[in-house]
Amino acid sequence: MHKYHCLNPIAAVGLDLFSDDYQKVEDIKDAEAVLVRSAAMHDLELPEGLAAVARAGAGVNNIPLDKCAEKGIVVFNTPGANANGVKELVFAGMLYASRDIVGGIDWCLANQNDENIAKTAEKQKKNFAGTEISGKKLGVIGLGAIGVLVANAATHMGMEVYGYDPYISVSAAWSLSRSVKHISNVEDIYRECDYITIHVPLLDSTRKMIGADAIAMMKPTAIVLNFARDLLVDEEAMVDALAAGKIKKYVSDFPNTTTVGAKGCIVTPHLGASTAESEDNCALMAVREIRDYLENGNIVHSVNFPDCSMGACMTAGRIGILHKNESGMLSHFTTILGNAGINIDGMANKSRGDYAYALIDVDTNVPEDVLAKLEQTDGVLKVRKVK
Ligand SMILES: NC(=O)C1=CN([C@@H]2O[C@H](COP(=O)(O)OP(=O)(O)OC[C@H]3O[C@@H](n4cnc5c(N)ncnc54)[C@H](O)[C@@H]3O)[C@@H](O)[C@H]2O)C=CC1
Ligand SMILES: O=C(O)CCC(=O)C(=O)O
Repeated sequence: MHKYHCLNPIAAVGLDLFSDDYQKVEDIKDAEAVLVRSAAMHDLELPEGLAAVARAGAGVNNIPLDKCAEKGIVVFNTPGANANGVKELVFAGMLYASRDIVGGIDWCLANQNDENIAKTAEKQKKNFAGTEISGKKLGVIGLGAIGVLVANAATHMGMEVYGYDPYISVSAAWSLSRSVKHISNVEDIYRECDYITIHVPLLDSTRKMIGADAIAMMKPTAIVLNFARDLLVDEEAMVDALAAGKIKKYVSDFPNTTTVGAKGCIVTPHLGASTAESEDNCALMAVREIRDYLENGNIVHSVNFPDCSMGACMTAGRIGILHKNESGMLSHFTTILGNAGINIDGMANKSRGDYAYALIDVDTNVPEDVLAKLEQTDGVLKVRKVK
């Protein structure tokens, strides 16, 4: 019986994919797999038996990836599964920032008992007028699952779109509209764009990527949208620039004491992926990843180990070995198995940075003492007997 624990509510359509061989447990200590959305895992004690963590979403800055790797815990995310939900909210953000929709709604509510509200509204509506997004320049920083959707949709809204991503994947590049102008110096976006939207992961290299210098380059009419992570932006500098009228609006999906209530800030409570469709997509993908890993040893969409897949096991046994990406590891494994008289039928070994994964199909059951020898090999993080 495999045991899993949910650190956040996970959509039922995903959890329903777990077969009768799976049991949900209330205590993470008992879990072999954990499903999580935004819950912070950095200070959590990770149980010895934990084999996999699936982030039902894209950002993994809430998970200690290296600590997990060192403990032989494979962390997955669900790339692209919530991208459309975020894309749609980015457009809502652009519209909210361009026209005083919130002010207009608040005015209507405040005047709900006025019998002449229709007539008064016609006089008052000039106070809530705004500008259109068609014909304006949009800069998209980060052209991954979300950035590409935003950029492409914006071209259909009549915007002139600039795209910046020095690390763009081949598949994202294929998906990007030819109308999007390729920008190689992000400063061109800061200087020229009316709307600037950021869609990069939070990493040490991207922290405060939009800093005071970048903000100083922007037009006084610029609108900055942040549906990625608050720490990507120097928000103190942003709030100061807004107060001084140096830029127009900052739309953020990450409430904190710096931005909520500050002049020119429009803040939503991390709603980007909070749609039925995104929650279902993420849950389905996360559960499939966990099942494929626990049942077949396959790693697909990991963020701390390499992807490595050999389909379903058709031989007598299969073992998965999470190990350091160091020379000589494979020869240790083959020697230990060979000395035990175990023939290798098939094998894959993939690496990613400091870590690697070997998946080995064998012609017989691998006994406990052989597994123990593999586990005791220097550089081995965890050995799993899949079958
Ligand atoms: N508000 C919300 O509810 C949600 C927020 N997010 C956030 O959005 C981020 C992006 O999500 P996806 O598009 O799905 O991720 P993704 O991994 O598909 O795309 C990220 C892109 O950023 C690019 N990138 C990395 N460093 C860069 C840099 N220095 N400059 C320019 N581009 C850079 C990468 O090459 C990649 O193409 C997530 O990491 C997460 O933090 C994601 C989903 C929901
Ligand atoms: O699960 C959520 O609502 C958060 C989504 C998110 O921020 C992400 O996928 O990176």
